[in-house]
Amino acid sequence: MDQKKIGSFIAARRKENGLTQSQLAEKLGITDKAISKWETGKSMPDLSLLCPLCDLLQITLNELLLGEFISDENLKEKSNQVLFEVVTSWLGKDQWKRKTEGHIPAVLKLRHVGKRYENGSTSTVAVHDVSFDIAKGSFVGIMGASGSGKTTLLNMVATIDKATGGQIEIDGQDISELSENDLASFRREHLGFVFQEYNLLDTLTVYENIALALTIKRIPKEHVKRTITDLAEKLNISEILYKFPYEISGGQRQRCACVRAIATNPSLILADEPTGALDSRCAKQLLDTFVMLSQEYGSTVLMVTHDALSASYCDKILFMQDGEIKTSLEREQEGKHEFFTRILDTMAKIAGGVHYVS
Ligand SMILES: Nc1ncnc2c1ncn2[C@@H]1O[C@H](COP(=O)(O)OP(=O)(O)OP(=O)(O)O)[C@@H](O)[C@H]1O
Repeated sequence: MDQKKIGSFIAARRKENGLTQSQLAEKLGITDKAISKWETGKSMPDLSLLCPLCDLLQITLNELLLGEFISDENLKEKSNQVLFEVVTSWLGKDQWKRKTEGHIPAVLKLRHVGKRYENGSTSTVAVHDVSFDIAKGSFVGIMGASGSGKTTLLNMVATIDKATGGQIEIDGQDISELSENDLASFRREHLGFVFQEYNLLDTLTVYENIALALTIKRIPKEHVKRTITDLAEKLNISEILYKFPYEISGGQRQRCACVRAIATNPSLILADEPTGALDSRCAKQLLDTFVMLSQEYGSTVLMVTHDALSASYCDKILFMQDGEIKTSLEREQEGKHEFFTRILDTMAKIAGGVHYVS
């Protein structure tokens, strides 16, 4: 990305739209100095400002990042080039470290798992003959078009829904053998949930919400405080621990829910479209958190996502189609952007040459 070229393009488009630096700054709610820095190529607009800036300058995001207009005949080639560069810079430093140690035990084992819904005379096979293992410390994504069975599969692993065939083992326990009562405590002991609805209790502060999860597990008070302080610092929510959920942003709530999910040190963290409600900066923070948790804490994360960019943070992706695992991709010793490209290619192949979007 050529920052100087982008800067000159911003300046030219601003003038063509009859705006002074101050007027543009005011519309974006930032300082004149920031605009001046962009236009001289000294800095780039924050991600959250890119779209409003494009609206004001009447250009597309691709044109902004390329620093020039894109003609119709160049649209495909140039758009891909821009996308690649943006994704590379957006993803930042590659944090992935290949796990080379010997045998890593499986936290989750699925064997020939199936789910059939019966509604009167209609019968739907949502999941069919799915088998895989997930090793401790991995971050695995499940992708697939709408209706391919991702949520059904995740809900069965989450013990929210029951499989109609096959076997699911978490931490060596076959979950079909557990009674309803046992399931509730099994969930508390072994699983952490990061779903789009944050489920934080509004009458408790963030600290109390997290502490509650630990208290239910009868963890000593001194340990509760240390755990929360430590994790809050790692997930950048120390400043808001004593606020109520309605006083903080969606991204902060999501990170609080994440701390709550992991504070109990679950064997398996289950995430269903966790970045769906987040802006790109918060989404990146949450995904970086999952990477850190799996690499530094040995947490195991299973995440359903539609989004190839989110998936590029994972170690492995399982692609579902019509209730089955169609194929899988493992991350090699490669950067996120290369993995991202391979994910896009696989998605396109599965969709018969057409990329599906969320
Ligand atoms: N409770 C239910 N009763 C009957 N059919 C269901 C039920 N839940 C899901 N299905 C069907 O099972 C199939 C898989 O649905 P599922 O929600 O798991 O897909 P998905 O990949 O998560 O989709 P999306 O990405 O849109 O959330 C679909 O055909 C869906 O209509």
